[in-house]
Amino acid sequence: MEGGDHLAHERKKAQFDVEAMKIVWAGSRHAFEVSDRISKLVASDPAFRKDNRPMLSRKELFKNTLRKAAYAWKRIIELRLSEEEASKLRFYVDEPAFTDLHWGMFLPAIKGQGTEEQQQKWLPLAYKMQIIGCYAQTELGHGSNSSKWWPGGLGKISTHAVVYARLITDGQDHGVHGFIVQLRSLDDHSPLPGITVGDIGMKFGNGAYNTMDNGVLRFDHVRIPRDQMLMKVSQVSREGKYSQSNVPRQLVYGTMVFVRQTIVADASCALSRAVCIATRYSAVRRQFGSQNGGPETQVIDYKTQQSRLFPLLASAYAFRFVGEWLKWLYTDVTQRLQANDFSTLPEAHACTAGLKSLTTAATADGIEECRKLCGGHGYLCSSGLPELFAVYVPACTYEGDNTVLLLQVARFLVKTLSQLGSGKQPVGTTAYMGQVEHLMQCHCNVQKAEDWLKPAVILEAFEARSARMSVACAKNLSKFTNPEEGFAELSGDLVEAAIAHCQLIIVSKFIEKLQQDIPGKGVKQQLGVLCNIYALFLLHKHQGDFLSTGCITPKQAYLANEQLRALYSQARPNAIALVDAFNYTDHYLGSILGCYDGNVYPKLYEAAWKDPLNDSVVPDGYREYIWPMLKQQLRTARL
Ligand SMILES: CC/C=C\C/C=C\C/C=C\C/C=C\C/C=C\C/C=C\CC/C=C/C(=O)SCCNC(=O)CCNC(=O)[C@H](O)C(C)(C)COP(=O)(O)OP(=O)(O)OC[C@H]1O[C@@H](n2cnc3c(N)ncnc32)[C@H](O)[C@@H]1OP(=O)(O)O
Ligand SMILES: Cc1cc2nc3c(=O)[nH]c(=O)nc-3n(C[C@H](O)[C@H](O)[C@H](O)COP(=O)(O)OP(=O)(O)OC[C@H]3O[C@@H](n4cnc5c(N)ncnc54)[C@H](O)[C@@H]3O)c2cc1C
Repeated sequence: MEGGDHLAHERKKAQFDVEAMKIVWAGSRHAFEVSDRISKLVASDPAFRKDNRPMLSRKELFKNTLRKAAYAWKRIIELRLSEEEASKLRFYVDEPAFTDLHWGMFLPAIKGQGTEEQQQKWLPLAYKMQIIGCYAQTELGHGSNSSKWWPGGLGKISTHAVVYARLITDGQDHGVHGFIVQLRSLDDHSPLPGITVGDIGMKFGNGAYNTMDNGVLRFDHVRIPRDQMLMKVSQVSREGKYSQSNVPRQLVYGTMVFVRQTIVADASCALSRAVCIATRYSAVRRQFGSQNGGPETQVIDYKTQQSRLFPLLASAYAFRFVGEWLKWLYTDVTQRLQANDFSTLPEAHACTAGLKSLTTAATADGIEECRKLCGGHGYLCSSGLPELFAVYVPACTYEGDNTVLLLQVARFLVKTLSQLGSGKQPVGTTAYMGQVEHLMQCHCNVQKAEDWLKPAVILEAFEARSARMSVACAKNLSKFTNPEEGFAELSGDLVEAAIAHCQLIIVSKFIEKLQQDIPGKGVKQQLGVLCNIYALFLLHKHQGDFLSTGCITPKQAYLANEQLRALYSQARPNAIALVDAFNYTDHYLGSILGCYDGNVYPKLYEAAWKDPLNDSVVPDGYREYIWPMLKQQLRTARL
């Protein structure tokens, strides 16, 4: 079959209104319209071509990124795009660049930690891109006194940085503070006196994150003007006197709360992209299972394929909704901070840290699983999956190593439990800890497989598991005379308790989403199926936790798995429509296996001939190396 829509028969199977689901995925009709318009704008502009990335040398790749960034900025100005539209445009250009750090961290750091006066001075310059900034926190070695190492945009492009460094006045160390530092001349881009700066070198994968100039930075007697210390949280007077505003010191780390929240939203984009590719290809690919000479089985019909693919599809939706909620939480905490209410900052920190950890780990693993789900072709760069994996996998490390972040969550949980004794009622995502007595002894009320479809049953099982794991950690910790020693010794268990808590958050936010009014034929039902797949898949995967804490019985674990299989069958006819609802253009997907029309094989065949290696029939190097070898063997054979 040539041309046409090879997936049309699959699209006809859908039992819900795909257009309505697109709105749910986007978050609102307005968000959908912006995203749809901008994605098409980028896809239709040859200047944003990206299929040649894996073939380019680092220098060519980097120059190409600079060209695209400058062209994108020109289009943003010409088309008078709003901030929302401009950020969508950068998203659909789909190439990590110094602009990510400028808009994503440099500007937010000044907004969050600069005084009104500092904001008035620096933000207009940054908004007009008259200065370009990065975020320099991480060090090559340990402590805030060696060389900065890793900051994106630092290596070759940034003119300024927000640098985190120790503040010492009158011989007293006041800890880490943020400073705006000019790095390069605005005339000829050379480093200013005392500053050594450069790129840290090639990173994992061809193309991929190598479009970014992650950098190294050293200072030698560099003077930072006093008014370039970000002074919302603490100040130094002209006389060198240090003082602190009436706000928590933790606000110095506020930019991380913001960025981790965006990383959760991004996880759903990266995972849904991989899942879209793997789902479409699984419907196109036929392998074995032919009966009476009929067509072979579509691999998507194998239960094993479904049990690997559909939980990832469900996870993409789950991460989308928890990301939406996290954005709300961040907005809420920001408004409270402006009114001097700091009470929800620890929860916002724990939620963003924990969910960043969970969603990036699952997404990185999920992309790799999608590659395997596509068989051999998944390993080709033209599948889009190798580059997506290489770009995505550092998300498990940047903005805080995932294990380090889970330990932050664990500290928060232990603290929450310890405060129960003093009568402090937990709120928000830890409110369930208020029912800890009930959760420690409740029994799961599942007698038949369908009982697992009740949201209250699922929630109670997840709450009980999380509460019991945290309480067990707290009890074990209390046996240590030195709490820090105990925390270090039990850190493995603490990480598992933190994971259980964060999984509960994701499941509960999906269930809450379903309690809203969701228009569109069959849309809510499909989301219900996905929500149950997500929850029961987690329960099946972590059944050791649920069983060992006595939250469920072996029989109930068996019933959960039985229900999960039934849910896969319900999702099957809707699979293609559920990934169509992401509304990704073929340009954004960047994958032959995932193309909308499913016409995979002719495109793969054509693409192979475009590889530079096929420019000539006899490759470069043949005459030099292979021909003499063949001749030699011929001579030996004749002897
Ligand atoms: C084919 C595809 C092609 C293209 C694809 C295109 C796009 C790519 C696709 C997807 C990309 C995805 C997302 C992109 C979005 C953005 C990312 C872009 C680039 C990455 C940029 C990366 C930047 C960085 O990494 S910046 C460096 C970040 N560093 C860290 O996070 C370090 C981790 N460590 C910590 O967080 C530590 O806590 C600390 C901040 C260093 C402090 O440590 P310290 O030991 O001093 O203190 P404690 O940890 O004990 O904490 C003390 C106290 O403070 C509370 N606390 C800690 N942190 C916070 C906080 N952030 N907010 C509030 N409170 C905080 C802590 O709980 C303690 O409280 P208590 O005293 O009450 O216990
Ligand atoms: C692509 C990329 C982009 C980046 N961009 C930026 C940027 O723009 N700006 C910036 O400032 N930084 C940036 N970073 C740096 C990033 O934030 C750090 O790499 C990250 O915070 C992890 O710190 P680390 O590298 O020091 O790892 P380490 O802390 O050395 O971690 C090494 C190992 O030790 C473990 N470990 C560490 N501490 C503990 C602990 N307390 N308990 C138990 N285990 C522990 C970790 O789990 C990990 O397995 C970037 C990194 C990457 C990869």
